[in-house]
Amino acid sequence: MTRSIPAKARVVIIGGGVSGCSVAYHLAKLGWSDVVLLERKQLTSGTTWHAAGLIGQLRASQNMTRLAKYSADLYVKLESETGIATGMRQNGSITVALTDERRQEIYRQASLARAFNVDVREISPGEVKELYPHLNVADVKAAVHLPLDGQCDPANIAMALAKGARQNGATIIEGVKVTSVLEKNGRVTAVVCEQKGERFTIETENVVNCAGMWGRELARQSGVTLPLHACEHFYVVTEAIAGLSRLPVLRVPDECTYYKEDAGKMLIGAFELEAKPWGMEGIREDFCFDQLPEDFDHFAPILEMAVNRMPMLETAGIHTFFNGPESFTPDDRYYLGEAPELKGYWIAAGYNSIGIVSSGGAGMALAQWMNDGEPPFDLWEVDIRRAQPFQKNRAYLKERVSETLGLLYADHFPYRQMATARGVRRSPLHEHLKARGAVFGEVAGWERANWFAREGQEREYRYSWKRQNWFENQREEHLAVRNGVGLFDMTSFGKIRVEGRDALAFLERLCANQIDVEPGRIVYTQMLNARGGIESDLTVTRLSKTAFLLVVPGATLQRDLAWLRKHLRGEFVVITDMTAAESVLCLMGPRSRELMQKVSPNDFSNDAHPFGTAREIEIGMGLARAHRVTYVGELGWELYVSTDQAAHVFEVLEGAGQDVGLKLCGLHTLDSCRIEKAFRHFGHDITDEDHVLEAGLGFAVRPEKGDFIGREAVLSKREKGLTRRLVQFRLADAEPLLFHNEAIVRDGEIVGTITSGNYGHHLGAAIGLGYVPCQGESEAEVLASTYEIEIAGTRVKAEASLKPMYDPRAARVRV
Ligand SMILES: NCCCC(=O)O
Repeated sequence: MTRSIPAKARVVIIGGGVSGCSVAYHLAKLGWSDVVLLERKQLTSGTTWHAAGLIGQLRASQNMTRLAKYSADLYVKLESETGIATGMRQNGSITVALTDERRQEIYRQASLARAFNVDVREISPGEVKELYPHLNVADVKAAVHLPLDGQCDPANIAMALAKGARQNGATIIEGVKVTSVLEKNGRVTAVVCEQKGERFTIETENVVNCAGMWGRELARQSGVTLPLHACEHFYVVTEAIAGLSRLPVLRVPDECTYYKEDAGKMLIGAFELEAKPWGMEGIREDFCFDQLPEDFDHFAPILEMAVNRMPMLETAGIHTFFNGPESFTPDDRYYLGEAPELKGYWIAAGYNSIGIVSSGGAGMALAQWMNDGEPPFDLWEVDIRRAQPFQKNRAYLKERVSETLGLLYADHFPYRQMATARGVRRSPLHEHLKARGAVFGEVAGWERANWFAREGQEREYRYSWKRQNWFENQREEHLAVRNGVGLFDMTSFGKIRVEGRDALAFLERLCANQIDVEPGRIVYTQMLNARGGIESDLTVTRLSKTAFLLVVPGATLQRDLAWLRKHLRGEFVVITDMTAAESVLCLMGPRSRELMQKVSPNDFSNDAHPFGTAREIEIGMGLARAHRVTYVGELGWELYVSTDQAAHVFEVLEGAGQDVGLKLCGLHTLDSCRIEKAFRHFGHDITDEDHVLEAGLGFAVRPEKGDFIGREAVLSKREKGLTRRLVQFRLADAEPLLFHNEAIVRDGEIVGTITSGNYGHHLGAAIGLGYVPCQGESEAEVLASTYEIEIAGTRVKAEASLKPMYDPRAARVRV
C-alpha cells in the first residue's frame, strides 16, 4: 500500500534497519511529533534481517557497557510493550580464553562491567563444561559468564521498535528512497525522496542518516564525512542437531568465532583476520534481503577450528552457508551525533556487526542528544566528530576495513596499532625520525613516533597486558626529560587561527579562562558546555590584538572546529585550520634552556621569556615561535615552525644537542610524564560529562571575568560543592600494567574506573587518574580511605593524592 508522504516533519530518519527504528522509537517516546522514517525498500531489508542477534554486555569501555546494558534491558521489555515476539531470551553468554593474554583481557572487561552493575562471573573450564557440555575445554584457560546476556530475533526487534515508534505517533513509510538532503546557510532544510518514480520534498530541519552501508555515499552528497565501508560477513547454520539443549551464546575470540544455538540448530559466525571488503563499485539499486555468494575456501579454516572446538559439528549437516554485507569503520567504533559540516544532519551508523546490541542504547542516546542539544553522557568514542575528512577516501576505507572486521575478536592489547592503511598524514620530520629508530603509532591518520628503538633493536611492538617491549626505551626517554633534555615531534597538534574584529569577544564567550591578555601571552583554558562539562582542552596564544592561535590535540581538531563554528553568533571572526602549516618541536627538560641558548641568539631567561609566553625567535638560519609551556611538567619550549623549515630546525637542534645529551622521545613518554604530573588528557580524564571543577581545573576558570558558556554551572558547583574528584593513584605493586578502565575500589567497594594510566618512571610505579565520588566530603576525608585498583580481578593497594605526586608546586616548570 502506498502511504502518503507528509510535506513537513520535525525529523526525517533515513533507513529502516534496527538503527533507524530505534532512533524513531526513542524520539517518539520523548514526545517528538512528526517523526518520519523513510525506508528505500522494506524495513530490515539491508543488514538487520541477517544479523546474528547476540546481546552481549561485555564492552571495552564504561559508556559502551552502559549502552549495551540499556539495549539488553530495553529488549527484554519490548515484547510486552508492543506485542511483537522479539525472540529475546536471556540465556546468558560465555566468553572463553585460550591464552593467558586473553584471560587478562576478559578479566579486565569483567572488572569494568562489574563497575556498571552488569552481572558477570569468572568461571573455570570445569564450570564452562557444565554450562556448555558440547565444548572441548582441554585448552580453555579461563572464561567469563554473563547470565543476563542473550540473543534475539534481530528483524523482530526492529519491527517491535518500529511498532513502538508508531504507537507513539511516528510515521514509517517503506518503498521511499531519499535522493538528496537540501540545505540553506549550513542547515538542513528538506529531504527529497522518490516513491514509485514520483518525487516529493519534505521540509525538515533534522535528518538522521541511519542508512547503514548506503550511509557514506548519502552523506557525501551533503558534504558530510561518514567513513564506513561494507565487508562480507560469514556464518553457517547447521541442520537441527538431535538432543541439543538450550545453550548460552558462546564466544571463542581466539578462534574468531561465535556460536548461537537456536531451535536446536547451531549458528557459527566468524570475524576472520583478513576480511573481504564489498561494494567498492556501489550497491545495486534493487538490493533487498539479498545475500552474497558463498566462499567456502574463505570460511573453511574457521569451520575446521569450530569442529575441533565442538566435535558434534563434524556430523551435523549444514543447512545454510550465509554471506551478507555489513558496515565497518576505520576504528571499529560506530558513529553518533551531529555532522560537523551541516547543522541538523545527524548520524547513527557504522555498527561493525554489533548493530543489534548497540542500536537500543545508541538510539536512546542520539534521541536525547537531539532533544537536549547535548549528549546524555560522554560519547566521544563514537562521536562522528572524530572522523577525519580524508577517511571518506574509498581506497583508504577498503584497506582499513579488511583489518577492522577481524579486530572485533582480536586481542585488544593496550597500545595496539592498526596494521593497514597507514602513512596518510606525516610530519615533515617523518623520515628523520624513522632513520633514528622511531616506532610509529597512528592518531587521526597522523603517523607519530611513539617510542625510539635502540640500534639493532626490533622496531616492532610486542603486545601484552604486562610491560611491553618498549618499556625500557620509554624509561630512558622519560628520565632524559626529567634530568636532561628530550625532543618530541608534536606536529600532529591541531592549530586553529581565530582572527577578526570580534575574535577576542568570541573567545571570551567560549573559554572559561581570561583570554584578554597581552599579545604574546599563552592561556591554558577549557571550553565548557552549559553543564560545566569540558568540551575542549586547549591553549590560546594571543598573536596580536585581533588574532589568536588555539592549540588542541590532533584527535579533537574536527570536534573543536565544530564547537567554535557552532557557537558563532554573527561575530566578525575568521576561523582557519592551520594544522598543516606549522610543525611543532617540543624541547623539554631542565637542560632545554642551555640547548636553546646554543641554537638561538635570543634570550631564554625567565625575565626575557617567562612561562606562559610566546616569542618569535631565530633558530639556526630559520625562524620559529617559541611557546614556553609544557605538557610534561618541565622547563621547556614548544617550537612552532613553518613546515618548510621544520627539517632545518630539527637538524640544528639535533646537532647542538649532542653536547647536552639530547634524546629523541615518543608519545608514550609524553604520556608517562604527563600522568606523573597529573596533567589531564581530553577523552580520558576530562570529557563533556566531567565538570571542570571536579576535574581539578578550577585554577583555569575565571567566573569574575564576566559571562561565558558554563559560567552558571561553575558558580552553582562552587556553591553546592563537588560530588566527585579526580584523584591520582600510585600502585603499591610496581608490576601490573595500568592502562585505563581498571576499577577503583574505595574501602572495599567499587566506586569508579581509572581514566588513564601509565608507568611513572621517575616515581617508580604505575600511576593512574580516576574519579572518586565525594558528596560533602573534605579533601582529607577523601584521602583517609583505603584504595585499591582491581586489575583483571586482582586488587592492588594504591596511594591516593589530590595534588600531583610529581613536583606538586610546579617549581620545575618555572625554574
Ligand atoms: N553480529 C555478530 C555479533 C558478534 C558478537 O556479539 O560478539
